[in-house]
Amino acid sequence: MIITDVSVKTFLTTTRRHSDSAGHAHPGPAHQVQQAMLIIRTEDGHEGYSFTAPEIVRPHLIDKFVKKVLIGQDHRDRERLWQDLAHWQRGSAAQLTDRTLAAVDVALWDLAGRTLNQPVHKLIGAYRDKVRAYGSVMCGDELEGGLATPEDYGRFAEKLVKRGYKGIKLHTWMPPVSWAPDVKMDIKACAAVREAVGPDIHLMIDAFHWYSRVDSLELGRGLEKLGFDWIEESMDEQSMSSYKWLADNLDIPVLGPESAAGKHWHRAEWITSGAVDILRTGVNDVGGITPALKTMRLAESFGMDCEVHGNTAMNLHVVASAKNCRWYERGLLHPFLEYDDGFDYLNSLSDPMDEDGFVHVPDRPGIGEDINFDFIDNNLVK
Ligand SMILES: O=C(O)[C@H](O)[C@@H](O)[C@@H](O)C(=O)NO
Ligand SMILES: [Mg+2]
Repeated sequence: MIITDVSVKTFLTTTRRHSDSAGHAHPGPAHQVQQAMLIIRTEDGHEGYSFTAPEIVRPHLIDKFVKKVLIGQDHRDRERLWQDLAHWQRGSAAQLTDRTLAAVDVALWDLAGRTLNQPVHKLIGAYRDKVRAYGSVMCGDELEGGLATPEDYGRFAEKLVKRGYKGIKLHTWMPPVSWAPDVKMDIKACAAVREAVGPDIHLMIDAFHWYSRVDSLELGRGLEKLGFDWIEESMDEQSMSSYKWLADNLDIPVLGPESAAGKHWHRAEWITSGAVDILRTGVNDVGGITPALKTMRLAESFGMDCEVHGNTAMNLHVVASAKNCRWYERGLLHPFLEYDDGFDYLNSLSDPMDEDGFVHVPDRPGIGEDINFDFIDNNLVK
């Protein structure tokens, strides 16, 4: 049970996803990028794994913080190990981020599951083994036949409904798109999608993250006429009072925070301040499965749903072990990309979706990523 080693394998993987200057993903030509696999090993040879960007588990962080907290410790003591690592953040000169805590915590949950031959949601205490997915669409673009017009969004939404999705979330146009942001265009895209899919498909928006209060109000009021389920991250989440103002002035539920720092502690403040109607968490956003579960239970105590940000199995296990969550966010999707093609370093999808729009939690031990270890070893970055 004692952790004896923490290591990282950095490898090359091929993707058609490209980040724009604001960090949003868009389709493009296939290119190679570096990915990292964190490995936590115990004295009896068991290993747990997680995947993240190489800089999140760079040697400085592994040597100065992660190894100091983990080596020699019982891997089952996830709560104490998470608390110890979180306490190192304050003195880390902002180098030890929630993303690194998440990578470590996910690998520890994977290690526990692999050791006990159980999937993580069963270790946590599962609520379900499958959950409805909403298709989370990429931000708009200026690609011919991509997501360049409201009609493009409408056509893509029709395809997603045919694939089985019963919910669709639009990320609308944002800079560096030349004319974005534009509330009226956002509403036109949402109206085109509602027209295309009819009244029974659940729709949500994740808008330009820096609209003003007045722009957000105009957008929210437009969505109320279209029967949307929620409005998400339409303003800078550093201004909690702006969300309180928006939630007070809108009928459509306000969901968040996604990107605000502060883990479950800060999300408690968002609830008690009345800034949101639906809470949000995410394994990478709050520092792991351990704090994401705390956020789910926090929301439940206030009679709230808590929707989980992001795809892959680590988030799926959080969704599967809570009643107060309606969706799994499957994406990001685009007409030019085939999401079901998965990743070259995984043998199969971690979030397979059936034709009724249900994603089934992997019943493989641990997090359940179907890792192609040979691919990783054959594509190591020297
Ligand atoms: O802001 C982004 O990069 C994307 O919107 C991404 O975080 C997306 O996954 C999201 O916000 N989902 O809710
Ligand atoms: Mg979002």
